[in-house]
Amino acid sequence: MRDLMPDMPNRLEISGLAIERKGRVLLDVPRLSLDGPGPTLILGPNGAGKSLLLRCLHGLIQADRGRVLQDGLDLTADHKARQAMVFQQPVLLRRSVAANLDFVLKRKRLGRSARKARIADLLAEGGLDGKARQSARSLSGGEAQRLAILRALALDPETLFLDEPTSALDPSATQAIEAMILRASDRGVRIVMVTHDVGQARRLAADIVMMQGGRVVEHGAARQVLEAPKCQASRQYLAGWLVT
Ligand SMILES: Nc1ncnc2c1ncn2[C@@H]1O[C@H](COP(=O)(O)OP(=O)(O)OP(=O)(O)O)[C@@H](O)[C@H]1O
Repeated sequence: MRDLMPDMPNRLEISGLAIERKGRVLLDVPRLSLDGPGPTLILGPNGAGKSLLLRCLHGLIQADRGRVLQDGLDLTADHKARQAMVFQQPVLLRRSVAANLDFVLKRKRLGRSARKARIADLLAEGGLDGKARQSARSLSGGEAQRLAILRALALDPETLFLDEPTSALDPSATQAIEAMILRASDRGVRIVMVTHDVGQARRLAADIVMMQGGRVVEHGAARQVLEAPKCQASRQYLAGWLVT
């Protein structure tokens, strides 16, 4: 569990958010405020609505009702440009590792030498030094996910959303990615991350959002949710029951 740091700006809020399909409630979140320091981990069983919530927060999907606010304002294109997202399956271009990073940096209108320096820094940050010229498609799963995170970080996001970024990775690859996430968090990037892994939540989270059946059943400081969960669904999930 992460110690709490002083409050940081960049407050994400949800108000009255709802998504329904064919009469079934997929997401129903009356209120949620992510404003504390340190990573927020979203936990819950399959189909709980974790990815939908993440996509709504990033403005990738529009809910049927409700609002997503950043610092009190409805999410704008400008806000979204200061966010980045990493998916379970890394999305990479059929180019070299360096070219994948360069592609993003060109969007930031950096000159050639500034881009080169930034690419070197990013490769060092992700432990991919020496792989600059290698085809991104030939990377291992862990390396590919590290590159996907570096591409997201190259955008200098204020908020980084991660949807189960380590679920297909072994413990050592997971450890490398968790270290990158914690370093980004320590630099002030707001981290909002979906996971199934209670151990990962224990290692990373400052606060935990527990979801079930499209609803947030509990949100609180990681220590409180993990050690003294208030609701039965959280208790069962954290105890390893097969919650559906
Ligand atoms: N576009 C859609 N149309 C209809 N149903 C959808 C759509 N997107 C998601 N759902 C449904 O909404 C529910 C929540 O999906 P979501 O992907 O958010 O769950 P999750 O908690 O991320 O699950 P998992 O851990 O399996 O990834 C699921 O039952 C899913 O089938």
